[in-house]
This record gives sequence, C-alpha cells and structure tokens, in this order.
Amino acid sequence: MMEAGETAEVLVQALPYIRRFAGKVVVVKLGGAAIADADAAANLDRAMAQDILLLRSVGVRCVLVHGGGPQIDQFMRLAGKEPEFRNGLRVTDAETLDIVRMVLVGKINRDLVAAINREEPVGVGVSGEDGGLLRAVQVDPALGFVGEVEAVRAKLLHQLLDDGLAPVVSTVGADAAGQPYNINADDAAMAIAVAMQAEKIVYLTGAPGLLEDVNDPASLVHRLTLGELRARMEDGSVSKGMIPKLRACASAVEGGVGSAHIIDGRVPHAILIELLTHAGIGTMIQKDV
Ligand SMILES: Nc1ncnc2c1ncn2[C@@H]1O[C@H](COP(=O)(O)OP(=O)(O)O)[C@@H](O)[C@H]1O
Ligand SMILES: CC(=O)N[C@@H](CCC(=O)OP(=O)(O)O)C(=O)O
Repeated sequence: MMEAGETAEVLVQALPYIRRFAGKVVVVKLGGAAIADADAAANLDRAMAQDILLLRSVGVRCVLVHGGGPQIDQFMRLAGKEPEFRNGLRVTDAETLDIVRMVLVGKINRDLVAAINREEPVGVGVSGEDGGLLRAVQVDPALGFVGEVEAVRAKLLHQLLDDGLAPVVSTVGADAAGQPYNINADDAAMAIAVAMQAEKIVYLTGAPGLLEDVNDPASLVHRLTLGELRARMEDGSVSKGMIPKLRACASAVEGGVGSAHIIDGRVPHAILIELLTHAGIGTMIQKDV
C-alpha cells in the first residue's frame, strides 16, 4: 500500500495534466484485443470506467470508442462462419453484419455502459447508426457491408458531454439511405477524434505499444514522428492489426489531433497512467517537429 505522502505526491503530479486537459476532448479507443481475455475483462472494464469517470470529474471530455474483432470472430465461428479479412478489414456479408451489430452494439457496448453505470449512472451507449453519428460509404463491393466514415455528427457527442454524460460509441455506421456498414474501429475513432479536434487519441490494445520486434515486449518504441512512422510501415516490422492502427494514428495527427498513443489496455488504469502521470506508457505519435 502507498504511504499517505506518496499518494499526495501522485495527486500533485497529476495537477498540471489536469489543468492541460480540462475542457479538452480525449478519445479513448478500446480494442477487442485488450479485452480478449474474458476472465480479465470485467476487472479491466471496471478500472477503465473509473478512469473515464475520474477524467470526467476533472472536466476532461472523454469519448470511449470500442472495437471487438476477436469477439466477432468467436461469434462467427459459433454461427459456423469462418472470419475472412482483406487488408485488415473483415469481409462482411449480410449475416456477418448482423453478427457484428449483435456483438458490438448488443454485447460489448452494453457491458461497457454497465461498467460505467455501476460506478455512476452517466454511461450512454450510441451506435454510429444512431442520430447519423457515423455517416458511412461502402469501401469496396468485394468486401460486402464494410464502410468508411464520410462524416461525423460531432454535435451529438458534444451534447451528451455537455449534459455530463459519458458516451460509449460502437462503430457501425449507416449511409444516407440508412444501410448499416461495419467500420474498422481504429478508423472510426480517428474520424471522431479529428471531427472533435481532440487533444489526444489513445488506442488501448493487446500489446505494450508499437514494438520493434513483435515477439519482444521490451522492444517498445516510445516516440515516433509522422516521418518515422511512415518509414516503419515500409520496413516490414509491423503486421496485422497494428498496420491500420498506425495508419489511423497518422491520419489523426495529420488531421489536427495533438498526439496519438498506442498503449497496453491489459494494464489496469492504463488511461490514467498515460494521461495524468509523468510515466507515460506505450508509443506516442506526434507531428514532425
Ligand atoms: N510491431 C508490432 N508491435 C506491436 N504489436 C504488433 C506489431 N505487429 C503486429 N502486432 C499485433 O497487433 C495487435 C494489435 O492489433 P489488433 O489485434 O487489431 O488490436 P485491437 O483489437 O486493439 O484493434 C497486437 O496485439 C499484436 O499482436
Ligand atoms: C470492417 C472491420 O474490419 N470492422 C471491424 C470492427 C471491429 C474492430 O475494429 O475491432 P478491433 O478494434 O478489436 O480490431 C471487425 O469487423 O472486426
């Protein structure tokens, strides 16, 4: 247990960060990889809910966006379907789209809202389909019902935040005709962060950050400029889910978001450690200086 003096020290350390982020938007994207271990998920959800509520109580405008790739895989297999990806995007036929909506909107979103509401009843779940939040266009007919974000109705999120609520966003969008589309959650979070001109976007994932060598957790890359990030995308050290994540970080920073962070969502209270302490964890991406 921490001594009282140490506790006070930690609180004092947080003060400049609280001053810096008060009134600013922070988008937190929770990846399915961070909560893939079902036994740990409930504790992690609780710690994350506490982090978001603490930030909210000091005036940070926090938007939680979640994915759920591994969980969708699991339910597809239960339904006798084999997941298929092209360029990191799930091939989504009509039946898969229903599974995506059931898992993201019906299950993961509900679990996260419930975790917040167990602490304080301010969690509100919204799907990108709701109120035109995520307007989508089809990416490529060969991928089926996969969309990319064309427009974000940021005002909807600002109104919820203004009312003291804590929005939790599922990344299913819809086109002008109301057709739903499955949207990669890293991209959707980036589009929301850009539309809201967030101070930070924080990606919580199932790795310590960007690793030089994916098999060596000690090979963490602490900082990257956009130029360095582009070089790494070319050098073959990045694979699978980390590719769209890095691309989304680059687009966020290029789009005016102060900084993008990839951190280990399996560490309880990772958000608070990143935002309010000198420690800072994971990988930080900033514009070239
Ligand atoms: N160079 C790398 N550094 C870190 N993780 C990597 C790297 N290359 C591939 N990965 C993999 O990418 C995963 C994160 O992507 P993904 O599974 O899509 O996460 P999420 O569900 O959070 O979006 C990590 O858990 C890791 O297995
Ligand atoms: C089009 C597309 O691929 N959509 C993703 C949406 C969920 C997601 O992105 O989840 P993670 O953040 O856990 O990867 C999918 O179906 O897996």
